[in-house]
Amino acid sequence: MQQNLSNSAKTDMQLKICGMKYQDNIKQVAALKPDYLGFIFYEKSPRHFDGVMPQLPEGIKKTGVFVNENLNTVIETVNKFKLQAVQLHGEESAFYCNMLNTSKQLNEPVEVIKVFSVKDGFNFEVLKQYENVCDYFLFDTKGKLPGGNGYTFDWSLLNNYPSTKPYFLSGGIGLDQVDDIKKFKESKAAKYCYALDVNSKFEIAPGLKNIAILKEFQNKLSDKTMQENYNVDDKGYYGNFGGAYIPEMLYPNVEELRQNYLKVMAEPEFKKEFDKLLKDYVGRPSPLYFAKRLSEKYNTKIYLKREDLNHTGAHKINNTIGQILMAQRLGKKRIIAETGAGQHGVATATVCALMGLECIVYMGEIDIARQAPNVARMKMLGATVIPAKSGSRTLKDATNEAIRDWINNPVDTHYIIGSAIGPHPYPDMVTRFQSVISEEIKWQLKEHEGRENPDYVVACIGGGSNAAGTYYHFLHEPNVNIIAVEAAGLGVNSGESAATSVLGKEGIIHGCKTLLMQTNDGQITEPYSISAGLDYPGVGPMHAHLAKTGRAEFMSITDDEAMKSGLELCELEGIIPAIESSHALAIFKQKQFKPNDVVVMSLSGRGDKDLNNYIEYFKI
Ligand SMILES: O=C(O)c1ccccc1NCC(=O)[C@H](O)[C@H](O)COP(=O)(O)O
Repeated sequence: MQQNLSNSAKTDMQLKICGMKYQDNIKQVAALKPDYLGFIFYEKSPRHFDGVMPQLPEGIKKTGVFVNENLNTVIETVNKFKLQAVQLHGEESAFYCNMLNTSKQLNEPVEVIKVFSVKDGFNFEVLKQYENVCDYFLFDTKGKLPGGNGYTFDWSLLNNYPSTKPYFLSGGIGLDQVDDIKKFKESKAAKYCYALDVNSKFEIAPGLKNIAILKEFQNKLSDKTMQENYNVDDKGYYGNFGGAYIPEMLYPNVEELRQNYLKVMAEPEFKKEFDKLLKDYVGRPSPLYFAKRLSEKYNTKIYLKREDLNHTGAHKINNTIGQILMAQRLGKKRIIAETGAGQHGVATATVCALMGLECIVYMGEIDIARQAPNVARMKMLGATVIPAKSGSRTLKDATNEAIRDWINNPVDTHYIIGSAIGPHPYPDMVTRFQSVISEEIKWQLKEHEGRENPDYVVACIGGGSNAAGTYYHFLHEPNVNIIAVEAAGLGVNSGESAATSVLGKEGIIHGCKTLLMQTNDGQITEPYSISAGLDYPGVGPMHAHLAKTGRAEFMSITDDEAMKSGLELCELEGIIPAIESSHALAIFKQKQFKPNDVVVMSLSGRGDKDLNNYIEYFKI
């Protein structure tokens, strides 16, 4: 069986255009750079291919479509046309697929795509025998003909898809389906959807494709259109914010990552490994818990997304699992990280231990003192913790030290940034790894409330990685209100605060343009918060954009308000939250919600690391 890299950067699902017949038309369609082009080797089809195969651009996989064909004929055809994939559209058995897969007569290995026709329902049991003998499944609509019928089936049936094998979605897909595809992409069913397969809906005549409509389809599905203006653009900007403001010496490292991250993330093997570790190692999905007593107190419906229950006690591990797999794919042997509260440092040390890689964590001296248990954890996990002794000796200074290290060790080192900050592609990469949070919220809320979208999503923001992951799948849902909760420290105007959206101006920090607390002559102002994880003078560029455009409502919570709300959660729900998360909880004292509002809040971390702070604060 084969392994695949995405050819198309235009959509996050691959595209197969099937039923090609005519030389010139094939060349025009190939110029659109789909990932697969399909040729029907079934004589009864009006799209039957019997012409001359033109030279195709690199990266497009020529796919032969067969219906109950003699195996030797299939192999001869593959060799003759140098096909890279075979799509079996009849009643071919698992034994047949295996024979093809393992055939010594093939000049080159081929991907095997086994098709299943779906009508009103589908018995997924049938897939089991094919699991190990083909590379992909393809779900098409059952019709009069073996394929190319032009009808869609009920895609929600795939919500019950029991496998992790990537599949092609097919049957009647055309321009009219773009909105449905966008909705589908947000659903549980889409998790293993690897590619879209299109055919008759783009035809002028059987086998002759309409280039203009295909182009329109590609454009409408492209990431940029899908994600309008709240996601990153090609150059790494969210509106005015983002980019990659880096010293020349860092350019090769950042560029290597930029060129590879989307490709690697689209690899089925990568997705599979990532999902497996999230499930078996991290313990995902994290529960979406209806907080009954808290809801009663504030007379609204409050759900807590329990990231605190992840292995290592916070959301940070979602990203470090993703980045360690990325580092491995890029051949890196040494890992560096910065940490504030210590959660990201622990999550990084954990995945380095898991993968047997060297780990160096930079941490501000002040944070080392206030987060002693996490420092001990990192050391037990085999990491070297290096104190950052400059500036305020907190997160920003630790980040400076880590960047310095990376400049000095460009070849073998990967820098795992723990928040949605840094030069492009970090904010986007971290956000994508953390987006598992909102992906799960969608289907979990559907189970609880019968709808995928809450009225509000709420998260605390330092750099903003738990927030970015919590918002991601709701950014373009106009009915979902987004609330971002910042640390006001001793009060927004006290001079001891980290409320960046109020106090920040456009500036550059750690490689990106964002909202930044700074003096009039551009010197970074020292932030302050009782919570080490929110004690950062900037905010991720996505959040700066959400603040500037008004898409998110920013609220500021003081130390005192946060601490009291943290204690309240202990008393009402038996959950000790991290002080970071306590900031988000405190909004219920400031903002009135309606009784029927569904408010989903990210409980980003557990409070064990903060016990001493709670003890001292409340003299427990
Ligand atoms: O297209 C055909 O004529 C055909 C005939 C026999 C077997 C398969 C065939 N097409 C296979 C495909 O890959 C189609 O893209 C798939 O069935 C979806 O077609 P459509 O419903 O027209 O989008």
